Amino acid sequence: MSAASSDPRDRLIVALDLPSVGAAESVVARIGDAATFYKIGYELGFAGGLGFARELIADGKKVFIDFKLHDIGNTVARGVASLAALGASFATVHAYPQTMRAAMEGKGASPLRILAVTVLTSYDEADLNEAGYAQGVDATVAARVRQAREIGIDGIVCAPTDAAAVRAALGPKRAIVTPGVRPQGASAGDQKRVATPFEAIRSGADHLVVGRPIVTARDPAAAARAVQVEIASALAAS
Ligand SMILES: O=c1ccn([C@@H]2O[C@H](COP(=O)(O)O)[C@@H](O)[C@H]2O)c(=O)[nH]1
Repeated sequence: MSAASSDPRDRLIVALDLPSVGAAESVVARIGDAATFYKIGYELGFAGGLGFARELIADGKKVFIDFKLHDIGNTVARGVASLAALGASFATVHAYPQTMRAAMEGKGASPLRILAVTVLTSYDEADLNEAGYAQGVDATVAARVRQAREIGIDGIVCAPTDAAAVRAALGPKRAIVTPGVRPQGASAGDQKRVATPFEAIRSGADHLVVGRPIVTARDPAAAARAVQVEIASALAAS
């Protein structure tokens, strides 16, 4: 396990996949103190979400910018430098060696941590084959983690079902962040490689990303707390 906080609230990252800053402000207000860490992706990011990220950071929250960058090295490095200046805690790139190197260069001495996305949690073997990758999910994840580690990446994004193998390959210090997390009984939606919060933490994940099960819940604060209860019991069992 990396040096992640033992406070279950810091282990949960709520994905603000919402259409407007107003909608995000409302969900964050309803969650209140039940979350400390938020993720902003395409939907909110392209609807004014980077300004909202600044507000969250000014309010003492941590922010993960999940744009999964993949471009020529110069563009990635400069984009990452802007995210570092924003004050983001985490940012994602796809786990291609040139892209990962550029991102690590772009963040400079800032505390921004670069996470490499291995194989998306909405992909199974058939999806990977359709995209032209002959080797399966496990082999692709393993190859990308090996390269990410050699490059010195700060952390990995992977499915919770991959977390144990990734932890073994990555070592104890670097972060593992898992989306595709579903409390018992929650709809998987388009996610294909999923596990519960308890299973994800027990498998070696440091941070869990949970979106729809929290932001669409009737009581988002209660949904966030329920995930944290599972995180706490998994940490206690570790
Ligand atoms: O492999 C990946 C990488 C990123 N994500 C992101 O996480 C959240 C998950 O949201 P849910 O509503 O809990 O499914 C979403 O923002 C994705 O863009 C991922 O799911 N898988």
